[in-house]
Amino acid sequence: MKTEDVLPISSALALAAVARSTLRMNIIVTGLTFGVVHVLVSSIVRSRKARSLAPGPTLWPVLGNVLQLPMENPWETYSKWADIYGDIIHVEVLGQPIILLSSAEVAKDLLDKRSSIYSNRPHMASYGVRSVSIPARPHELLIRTSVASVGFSQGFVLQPYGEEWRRQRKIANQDYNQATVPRYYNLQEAQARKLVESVMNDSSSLVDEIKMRIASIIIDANFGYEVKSKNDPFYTLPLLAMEKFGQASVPGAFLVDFIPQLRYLPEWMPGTGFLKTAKEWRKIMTDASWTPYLWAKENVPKGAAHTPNMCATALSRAGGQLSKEEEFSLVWAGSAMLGGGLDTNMSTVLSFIVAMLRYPEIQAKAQAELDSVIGTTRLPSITDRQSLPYIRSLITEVHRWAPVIPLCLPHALTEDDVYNGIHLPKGSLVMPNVWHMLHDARVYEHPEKFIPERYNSSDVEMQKVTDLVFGFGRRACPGMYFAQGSIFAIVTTMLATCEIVPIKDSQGKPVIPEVAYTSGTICFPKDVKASFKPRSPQAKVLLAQSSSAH
Ligand code: HEM
Repeated sequence: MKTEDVLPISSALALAAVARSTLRMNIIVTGLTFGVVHVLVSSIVRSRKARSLAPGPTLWPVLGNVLQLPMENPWETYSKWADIYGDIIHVEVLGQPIILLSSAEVAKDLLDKRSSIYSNRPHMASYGVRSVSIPARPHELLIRTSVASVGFSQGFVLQPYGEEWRRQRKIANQDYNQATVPRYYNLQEAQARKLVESVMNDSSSLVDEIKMRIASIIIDANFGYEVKSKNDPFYTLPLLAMEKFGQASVPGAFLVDFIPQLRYLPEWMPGTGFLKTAKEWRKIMTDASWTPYLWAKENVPKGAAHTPNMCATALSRAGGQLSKEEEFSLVWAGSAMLGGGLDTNMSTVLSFIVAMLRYPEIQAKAQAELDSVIGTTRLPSITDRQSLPYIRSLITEVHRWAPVIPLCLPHALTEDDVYNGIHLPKGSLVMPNVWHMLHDARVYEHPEKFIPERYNSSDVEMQKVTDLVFGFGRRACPGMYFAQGSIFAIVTTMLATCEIVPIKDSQGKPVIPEVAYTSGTICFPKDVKASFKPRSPQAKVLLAQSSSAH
């Protein structure tokens, strides 16, 4: 050992002393940190307990749970939280309480049975059209200032629980309730057949074609107007409005979402381009909503519109003359029904196609039922529903397997409430985790598998699924019965006339889509491509005959 390698004893002692004191310091600092954290956490836990709030992940001062909330597929994280904290979870974002509900029983107890206080939508202040940005989940759930300023929140989907919501909802209910929807069966069947005929000829148009046919059904039922083509402005304008809605909803798209006061700046000021954009988009939204109504107003009395339709019903109930307020409600009810019905139906039909590609044996079983009940000399009709239990189970399983709105739409609580000793604060956002309820292995064995047989053809069992996927209480989907008709018509027409098979890649291998979904409020299966082979020459003839008849 060289001498320079040996520390002088004094240095060694000094170092040891430094090390000891550093260690002591570390122990003290660590101890203090632990102490502070312990005090903080226990005060938070005490405050959660003292306030009788539901359990949940640690609530940090000011921030609440902002850093714990997931950005992607939040329902999956919330589902894991349900295993830890139970059926009711309380989280907060910058002081805004959010209640996550994870069991069907609790969701029904609160949102259905106490719907008089659980039927609001989140909103905080007035901005011309009532709603502005709220710090809920820091992404899609926000009703943002930009969204409000463009006028997107006038339809009753986003309206607060109040008079305007009630008026619009009543208008929609008059035409879309269980008893009235059968009058749209012909329309739904005709569009379903056109859709299938088209994708049989050109499967690359699948997504566009589904979108157009579903929109055409709703536009016709709303206004009696038949969409002529994919370039028809009665179709393109609402799509453009929805696209702008999507852009306005992107967090951070507009600085005004974070600093609402910016909206008071004069338009001539540099940096206020968003005011001009908002104005332009507002015009698109207004035109998209008013143009079809004005057409109906002129053409219903002339007998030039298809009847029945929602506008015709409202006009005739008012003796042909609507007040300005009534017109406003009718126009925005129509806009909400189109906005509410388009993506939801589209996503469901696309998920059905994914399921058929992944489970060809189930497709064959459904076709066998159709062949034996309907035969091959006619096309299925929506009125055949009662005689097709396997098809009903299959559609139910699509809803369960891939719920279109996994976290429902947020409800807001208008009064303080207490449930099983848990305090639910007034103003809370209430989000039922429908995805968890439908993927809970204790309720649905192998929830990730597509198994229509799990319902044993029991309508009671199927109803348990539809009761959840279409929402709750007074806010439950007003288009449910109508949606069921469109989906049934498309599913049965496709199965009766086509083999739904995978496309082939460049090496000739079949491309089976993954079960992969976008992560928005409404989820879409990604990259759905399929080929639609006619099951028989007769099937093609039946579709062609139906097309030429309409
Ligand atoms: C598969 C199809 C559909 C599904 C799964 C679905 C699901 C839902 C859900 C979960 C809600 C929120 C309910 C709540 O807040 O508790 C909702 C609301 C709504 N849906 Fe649907 N929907 C579908 C089709 C339709 C159709 C076809 C229309 C119109 C023709 C429509 C119009 C609406 C409207 C206007 C609302 C807002 C209701 C309100 O806030 O009062 N939906 N839907």
